[in-house]
Amino acid sequence: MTNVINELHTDLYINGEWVTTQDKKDVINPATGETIAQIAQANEAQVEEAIQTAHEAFSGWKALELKERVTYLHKIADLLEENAGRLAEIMTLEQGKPLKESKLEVLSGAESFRWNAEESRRLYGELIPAPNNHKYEIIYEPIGVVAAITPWNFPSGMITRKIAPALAAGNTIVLKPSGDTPLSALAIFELFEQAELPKGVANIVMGSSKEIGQAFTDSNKVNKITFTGSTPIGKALYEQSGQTLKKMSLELGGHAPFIVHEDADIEAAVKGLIAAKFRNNGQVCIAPNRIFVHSSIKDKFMDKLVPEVEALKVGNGLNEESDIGPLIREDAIDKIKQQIVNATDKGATLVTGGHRLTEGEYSNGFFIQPTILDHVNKTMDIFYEETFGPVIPIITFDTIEEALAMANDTEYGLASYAYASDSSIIQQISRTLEYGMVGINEVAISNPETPFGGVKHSGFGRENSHLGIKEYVTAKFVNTQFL
Ligand SMILES: NC(=O)c1ccc[n+]([C@@H]2O[C@H](COP(=O)([O-])OP(=O)(O)OC[C@H]3O[C@@H](n4cnc5c(N)ncnc54)[C@H](O)[C@@H]3O)[C@@H](O)[C@H]2O)c1
Ligand SMILES: N[C@@H](CC=O)C(=O)O
Repeated sequence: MTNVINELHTDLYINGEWVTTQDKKDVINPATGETIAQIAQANEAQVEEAIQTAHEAFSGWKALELKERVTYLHKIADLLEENAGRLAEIMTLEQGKPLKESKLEVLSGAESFRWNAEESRRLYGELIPAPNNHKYEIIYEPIGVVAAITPWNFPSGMITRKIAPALAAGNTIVLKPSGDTPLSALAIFELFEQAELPKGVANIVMGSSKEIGQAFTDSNKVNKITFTGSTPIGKALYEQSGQTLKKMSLELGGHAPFIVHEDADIEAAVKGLIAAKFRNNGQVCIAPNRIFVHSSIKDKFMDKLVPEVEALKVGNGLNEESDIGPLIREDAIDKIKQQIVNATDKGATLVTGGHRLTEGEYSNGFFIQPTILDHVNKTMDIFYEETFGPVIPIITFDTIEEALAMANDTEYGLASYAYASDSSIIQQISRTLEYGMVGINEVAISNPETPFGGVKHSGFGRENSHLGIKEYVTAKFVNTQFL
């Protein structure tokens, strides 16, 4: 175990106390296969206690002077910035991504706290024209206890972008992070403790996902579930929440198209594709997963793309020269290999990569080569299944209508991208794509200021932006008659 992890709390955090348990779960470093920590696993009573605690803390947190809440949130942002190097190392050890990506993610969390602290000052109500002697007003109020469930691919960012707006709006929180990457979450909760956040305002439980999820959805004391993860689990939570009628935000899977039109700036398109596809080794809900290239520019595009992909350095994320780390688990390698074999069996060409790396520095980790598949078509699993790995499937098209129809031919609707120059084509693309987010000649679509979220089976609700905090309030109508 390395020092940054040795020093970490590994217990539950309930009502401002670290609570130990008998039951523990190993956390594995995906670059080395080593066990780097053992984490407390909550029992049913402890999950209930966390919910109860958050419920009891709600009235005090909600009633706090706004400027006091804002001060807490800025303090947390300061602490995230001051500890960014240490938190980045913890993240890379448990998740594998290159250290520079981990650090950016921690810093983006600090931004989330600052952005939402300031947005909480702008949760303006509304006055509606009313009959004489009446006042019609809308007041935005916090919802209550928010239960958050987060995935492993962004072990810090997916947590901060939920907790920051929830707390900013005056709610309290119970978090269940991914069992694969709980250490970044625990490191953040240590900072909450240092910021002297009032007891019970933020609580963390780890343990059986199914049981904790059920406890959250069954509880009448939980008022909202905010979930980021796969589409099947999001749907299960939605169904489970029917009896207690939870407000929900579901940030689910994606299968982003990336269209390169005949008049695209090819160099910019390749640069954008490399950046978006290989960030976190393709384990990103907004990673481009189907690359539609106009037949007239296909050769030029491939001539630029292939050497760029072959130059990427795969390695332990702690090494500065690594561009790409490992995948999260053994089964993630199996899934990618199955997609590659299925595609090549059905006629795709393996242009580069395609194999697991097993020798020397790679021998105990979950490493796979960055891969390009050409001549991909709809008969192949990779056309419809979310990839979550470093594979670029190339599909050619002749008309923009054909590309857009293929791009929309998916149950997902999270992110989409296109490179083109003609303004009427750009307009056609951005209006026709059935996605929550469209990047045109740009892949940076995840910012504190801009709304993030999907349509169709990618879920609903928006994170970040001025809309993000609205997911954590309820609109109360007050009709006052002046007698
Ligand atoms: N739309 C977005 O913003 C976004 C962002 C990141 C990841 N994702 C999606 O997340 C997925 C990858 O993450 P993952 O593998 O951790 O997803 P996952 O759905 O397996 O797990 C997500 C979280 O849900 C928990 N969970 C699992 N089963 C549960 C159950 N029955 N009840 C309650 N909770 C349960 C997990 O422990 C984890 O904390 C991909 O599909 C990816 O696209 C979406
Ligand atoms: N954290 C990612 C989204 C999910 O995988 C981002 O904000 O880009």
